[in-house]
Amino acid sequence: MADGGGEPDQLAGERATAQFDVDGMKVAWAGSRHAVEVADRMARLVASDPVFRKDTRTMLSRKELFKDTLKKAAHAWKRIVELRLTEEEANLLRLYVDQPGYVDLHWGMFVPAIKGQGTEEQQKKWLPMAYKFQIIGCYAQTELGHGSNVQGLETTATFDPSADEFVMHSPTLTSSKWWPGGLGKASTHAVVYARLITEGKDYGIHGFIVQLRSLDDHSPLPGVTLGDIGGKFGSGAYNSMDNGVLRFDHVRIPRDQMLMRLSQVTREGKYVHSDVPKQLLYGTMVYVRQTIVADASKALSRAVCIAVRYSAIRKQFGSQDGGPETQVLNYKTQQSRLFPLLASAYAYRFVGQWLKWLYTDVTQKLEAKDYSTLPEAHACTAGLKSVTTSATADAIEECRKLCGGHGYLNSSGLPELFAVYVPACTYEGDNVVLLLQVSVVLHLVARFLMKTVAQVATGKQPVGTIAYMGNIQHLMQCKSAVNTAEDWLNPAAIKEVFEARALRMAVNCAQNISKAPSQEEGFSELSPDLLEAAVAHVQLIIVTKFIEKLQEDIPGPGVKEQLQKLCSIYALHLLHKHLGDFLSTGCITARQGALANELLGKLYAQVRPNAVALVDAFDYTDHYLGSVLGRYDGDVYPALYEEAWKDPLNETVVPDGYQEHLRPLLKQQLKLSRL
Ligand SMILES: CCCCCCCCCCCCCCCCCCCCCCC/C=C/C(=O)SCCNC(=O)CCNC(=O)[C@H](O)C(C)(C)COP(=O)(O)OP(=O)(O)OC[C@H]1O[C@@H](n2cnc3c(N)ncnc32)[C@H](O)[C@@H]1OP(=O)(O)O
Ligand SMILES: Cc1cc2nc3c(=O)[nH]c(=O)nc-3n(C[C@H](O)[C@H](O)[C@H](O)COP(=O)(O)OP(=O)(O)OC[C@H]3O[C@@H](n4cnc5c(N)ncnc54)[C@H](O)[C@@H]3O)c2cc1C
Repeated sequence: MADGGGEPDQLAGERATAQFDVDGMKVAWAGSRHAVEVADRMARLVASDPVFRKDTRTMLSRKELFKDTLKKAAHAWKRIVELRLTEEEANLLRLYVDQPGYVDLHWGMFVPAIKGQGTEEQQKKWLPMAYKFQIIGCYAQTELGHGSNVQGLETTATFDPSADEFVMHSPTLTSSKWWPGGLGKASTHAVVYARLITEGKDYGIHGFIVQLRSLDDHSPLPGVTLGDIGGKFGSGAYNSMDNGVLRFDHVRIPRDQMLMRLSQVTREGKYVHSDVPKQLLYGTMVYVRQTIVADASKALSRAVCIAVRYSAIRKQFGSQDGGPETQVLNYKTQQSRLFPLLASAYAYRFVGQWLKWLYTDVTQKLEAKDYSTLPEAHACTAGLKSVTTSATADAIEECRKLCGGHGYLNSSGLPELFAVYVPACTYEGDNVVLLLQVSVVLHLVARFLMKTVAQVATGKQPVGTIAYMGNIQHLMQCKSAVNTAEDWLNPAAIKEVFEARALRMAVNCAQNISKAPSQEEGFSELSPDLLEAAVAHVQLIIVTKFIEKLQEDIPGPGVKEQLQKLCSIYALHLLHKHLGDFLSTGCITARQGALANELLGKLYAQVRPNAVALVDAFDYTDHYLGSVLGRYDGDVYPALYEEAWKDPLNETVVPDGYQEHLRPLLKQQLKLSRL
């Protein structure tokens, strides 16, 4: 029992009210019983190892933090080798270590870039070294002057046939590579994206493997300038990563270090393009965007877990005759802010699992030289990355507010989680730039469908996640049949209005663009509307994938029922939030919107007794959560109190600086008061 009103048993009481099997929900969340077991084992392995402690991380200086990251990475690798961990286990171990570091770019981008863009021969040469960490690689694409606009990169790779070499050069300040993680201090090699110039002609952006540092003493090679780009947002957080700057002064590399799967330069300097689509140059980004969607549910579920548990512990107001105050989780406002985020965590989890499947499917097709699904993979990864990361960043901040003042303390874990997460809205493609990519696809399909609407039944039908657009005749005119609040529980009713809203918004944009003097001008003028149409389309994908998940066999008493409620909450809170879209496109009436809101209130009340168990199903250790507010035992107040004393400021009772700055001030005031 905690002092002063903290009630750890409160969470036990909350767990007792759950109306479903938590173990079954853990399986639904993780994907399989095996996945629960492996995740649990890796989480405990990390939590029990003192090297992986992170409780003082936000108090470390940048240099200490970076060294701590190097130590953790080396130790993690040692454990992976000693224990002969599988790839699945190693990935989970990395997740639970929970510290961004150069290894992410090495495994997450350098290796995939070589796999995706290197020839078999190149893969045979470079991958074994990378797999054993004999070399450390990063992904050097972004420059000081250009990030989003990849075609605008300035670094040059000029072929010199006399030496059979490329000359890598940074011709301007703005061509300095700027941002690549792991580049600043750790990497020995990089996949560098540069303009290929041969026989006096610029062939655009291509990838090159470039050694940057000596493998003997780690010093930069001649002609290579390297450094870290400086401290970043927040304490701890992404400062563990050495995002770097790189400049080349006529650095020579052998011709065979150009990644040559997509195109080649011959010994004589001839440029040859293979039959592989040039967009595969962007393949590594597609791969990482897909992992970022899966990561959104991890970050969001952590924040929600902290906020739900703490809201069950925290009490304010409502005391009758000296009795206990009300748990803040019982306030309807708290529920209406928190439960949609809980539902979103589950929604992103399932759409992330689906996207992983889609990516694997596309990769298999690419290997068989079937490139037909590449545009779908690009649009889905870009759109889902954008929508899930933006919503997650906002949600983490909302969870901080939901935890009141204590949420602002580093010991709540939320400030660092926000700071480490928020760049996901920018890296791997700025979220607006990525949504514009989705809107191009939607616009083209909508335009095509408008033209061919008469013969749509016989014409070429859209497939994949835009298949619904083929149902244009129905979706442009349908009216929702919802008549009672409970009618909104029907997934078909939800799907119909989400499809109609997305299609009508895309068609409205296409119609308005067609009125502009040119398509380009129209596209530019209407880009804010196009973004909203893209968001509507992506939200439809998430809702649809959640509904499809519920059609699967989901074992465990009460598990499916809880997920059905969460699915309804996810969809209906979006409907409520974007009511303007649904009303202005005529998909629903104001009354139907009010009914949706009425049902939401009822669903929140039904989720309330299950809330703590629903976050327990994420199966996070206290180590991974890293939050005194989100502790499993709910013993929040003693932990908060204890944590405060660990702050370096409390190392002395009288602070450093007292003699120089406080004492003279206080003495001076004393003199003044005596006057
Ligand atoms: C301490 C730790 C201890 C632990 C130790 C443990 C040990 C090891 C254990 C294992 C660990 C594993 C860890 C793995 C972790 C992985 C996670 C990775 C972490 C991620 C960190 C992120 C870091 C960030 C990296 C970056 O940011 S990299 C840079 C990203 N940059 C961008 O995204 C740029 C965005 N811009 C663009 O993509 C393009 O410029 C554009 C798409 C906007 C425009 O393209 P373009 O100029 O070419 O023009 P178009 O619009 O006309 O496009 C032309 C056509 O191409 C199509 N297209 C465009 N893009 C794609 C694509 N990607 N795929 C397919 N097709 C594409 C367009 O649609 C056009 O087509 P059309 O011609 O038919 O219309
Ligand atoms: C933490 C972190 C890690 C990173 N790691 C790496 C890495 O490992 N390797 C690497 O190569 N890069 C890395 N990056 C760089 C990252 O990929 C780029 O910052 C990102 O792609 C955005 O590009 P930008 O910085 O040029 O933004 P800009 O494009 O300059 O964006 C600025 C603003 O302009 C808007 N904008 C831009 N273009 C358009 C348009 N066409 N229409 C409308 N609005 C537009 C954007 O929405 C944004 O609001 C990292 C970045 C961060 C923050």
